[in-house]
Amino acid sequence: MDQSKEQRILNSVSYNAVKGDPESVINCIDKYCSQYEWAMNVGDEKGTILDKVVEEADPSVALELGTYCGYSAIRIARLLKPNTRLLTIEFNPEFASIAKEIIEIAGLSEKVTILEGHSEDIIPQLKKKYEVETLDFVFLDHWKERYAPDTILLEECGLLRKGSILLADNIIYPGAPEFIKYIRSNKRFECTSYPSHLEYMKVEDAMEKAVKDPGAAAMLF
Ligand SMILES: Cn1ncc2cc([C@H](O)c3cccc(CNC(=O)c4cc(-c5ccc(F)cc5)cc(O)c4O)c3)ccc21
Ligand SMILES: [Mg+2]
Repeated sequence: MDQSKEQRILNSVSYNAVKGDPESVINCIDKYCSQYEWAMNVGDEKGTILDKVVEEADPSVALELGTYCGYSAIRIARLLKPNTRLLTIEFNPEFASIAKEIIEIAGLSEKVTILEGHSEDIIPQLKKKYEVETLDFVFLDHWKERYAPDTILLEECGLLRKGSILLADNIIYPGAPEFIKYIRSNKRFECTSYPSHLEYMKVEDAMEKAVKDPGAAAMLF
């Protein structure tokens, strides 16, 4: 049977990347998806925004919704300090398996845990089953219509604290209008838009950062 695009991306990484070098895995995926087959990785332009927000958050526990091939998991995990971790939720078993191998090639398997399932099923398990107290950083990049309900679910499960930072991909293209409406009208969040471009394309896109109760966090220090 023909290989999937995601399997071809893994083949390219396995053949071309330097084992244990996250930067070389990132560059290999970006090169492959720019030159051969477009794929929905966050990409290097929006990836640089992701890097800056992760460095600002300096998370002990980070969550990603939508692992896909593991590209953004590697971008996040490569910036994490020792004894800190990234949990990433993926419902598609083929994506999860490919991401696991690509994250292994990057040498980041110790820092990244792929949780297989739907976000709405896994999020309520994070505290008890995955020993999460609160989340310092959340990257939303799964189904766009799940951004708002899953943000509400994270709140309901008591997983967000004062100063928790959310970052959402694809605010313009494909777009996440319900999320934008919800988060920008919610007084508990301070929102910032970061204009950019769709991965590997000249199409406009943007990322949205939302910090929970920033003032309160600031007052603590
Ligand atoms: C519930 N749950 N829990 C875990 C979980 C995990 C997944 C999968 O990882 C998954 C599968 C398919 C689609 C997505 C969302 N991503 C996108 O749809 C997207 C599209 C484009 C784009 C842009 C231009 C085009 F022409 C076509 C697609 C550019 C982008 O950056 C994207 O992120 C995510 C899904 C639901 C999940
Ligand atoms: Mg995306």
